[in-house]
Amino acid sequence: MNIALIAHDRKKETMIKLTTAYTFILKEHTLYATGTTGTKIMEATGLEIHCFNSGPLGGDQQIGALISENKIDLVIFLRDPLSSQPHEPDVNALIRLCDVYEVPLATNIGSAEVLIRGLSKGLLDFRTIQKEATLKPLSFDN
Ligand SMILES: O=C(CO)COP(=O)(O)O
Repeated sequence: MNIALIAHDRKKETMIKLTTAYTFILKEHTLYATGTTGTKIMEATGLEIHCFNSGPLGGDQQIGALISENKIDLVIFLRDPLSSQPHEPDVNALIRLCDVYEVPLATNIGSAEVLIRGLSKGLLDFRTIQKEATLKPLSFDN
């Protein structure tokens, strides 16, 4: 699975805790991240991560581009709900693309843990079926 990891500044410590606790699962997958988040996770866990630009410098859009190519299977985006971001439009665009392409998205530690545990149990394998369904043209018959 291809997994994108993103955390706003006040959520980076939470992301480090999450990825440290679940390194044993995440190491089996291909990881992508925005610049600062990815660098910090790599330093803390030793996980191999493909890092894009920092979020405010276009990193969210780079991950969004991968989503639009159906190349991302899961997004963990620990957002800071209490501060506004200078690149809020990019953040919203990324979240919107997850909905457009039916990509499982966790925006807080609670849902992130459920999804990561689901990964280890093969529960996200249904993505294959989902992708096929999404690719089917809409029917106007009914
Ligand atoms: O701002 C971000 C996501 O919107 C995260 O970017 P960094 O990982 O570069 O801090």
